[in-house]
Amino acid sequence: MRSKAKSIDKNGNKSLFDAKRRKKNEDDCRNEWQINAFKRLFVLFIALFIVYFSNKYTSQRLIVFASGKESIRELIRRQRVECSKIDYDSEREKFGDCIPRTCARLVTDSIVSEEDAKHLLTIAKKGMAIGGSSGSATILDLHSGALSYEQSFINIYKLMQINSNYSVFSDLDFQVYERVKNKIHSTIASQFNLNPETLFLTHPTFFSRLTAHEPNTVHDEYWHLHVDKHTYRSFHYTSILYLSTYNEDFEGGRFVFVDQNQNVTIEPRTARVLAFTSGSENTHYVERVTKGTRYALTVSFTCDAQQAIQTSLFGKNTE
Ligand SMILES: O=C(O)CCC(=O)C(=O)O
Ligand SMILES: [Fe+2]
Repeated sequence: MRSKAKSIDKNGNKSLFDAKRRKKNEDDCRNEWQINAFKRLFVLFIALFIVYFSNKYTSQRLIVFASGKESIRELIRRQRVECSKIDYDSEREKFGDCIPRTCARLVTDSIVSEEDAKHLLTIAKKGMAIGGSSGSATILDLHSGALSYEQSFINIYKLMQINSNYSVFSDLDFQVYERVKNKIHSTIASQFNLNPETLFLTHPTFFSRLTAHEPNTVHDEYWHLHVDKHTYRSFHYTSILYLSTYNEDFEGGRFVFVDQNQNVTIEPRTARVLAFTSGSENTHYVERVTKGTRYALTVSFTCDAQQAIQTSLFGKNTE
């Protein structure tokens, strides 16, 4: 009887010991699981923190300065920017008050009529029908007559001289260009407080046709970030007249000013004029077109009389 009680006691002690050990194991497991869950949560939190702040500080804020859907009601929408410190200084002595002191971007839907813009589009189309790039960008320079042709350029005015079948431009075509150019010229002169007589049309002045095709040459790569004053040495004031509309005629292809903390986009719209001072305060690029065809006309101005071009010579330059 006594030995039986002893054995029960012994077994009872053993099972108590097992139960304690099991409980301790369970507690250890639970603790380990909690620690692991906490570690995972911590890592996830750090990852989210990094993603949030890197987005906040590295990605540019995007401001739509002029949407393609709206017709701008005010005569001119204007954004002032601080002029580049280095781009203009050496020129002030030479060209005086024509060199910008206040720099800005202007957008207007009111100075060029839709009718004139549509007429200019027909000029671009019939000129480009004579040639055209095999890649993503075709240009037709109204001053020099240069026209993209497959992977290089031809002179459309030379062709016109040789063969009258190529004489596709009428006097009216050049008159419409002249009228539109004069309107942009006087708008830029008054907006930047310039004596209009010190501001001249300069080269190149060209139609562009941009598509989603793959590029074949560097001339096709229209989407690079650039400063017009560095690309086209004579430019002081750039203007672009749009001949087609974003999200109607094409997708992608917005004009983007890249500022320190933000990008400012202009969505093209038929008859919309974008004008800006050509220095590095207005560094920009054009987004790649992803669908459709985008047409525009670049009309730019210089303070340098030696870089002036005469519209009366358009159609005659056969060099
Ligand atoms: O077509 C545009 O919107 C701008 C083109 C441009 O930046 C350029 O030709 O320098
Ligand atoms: Fe440009």
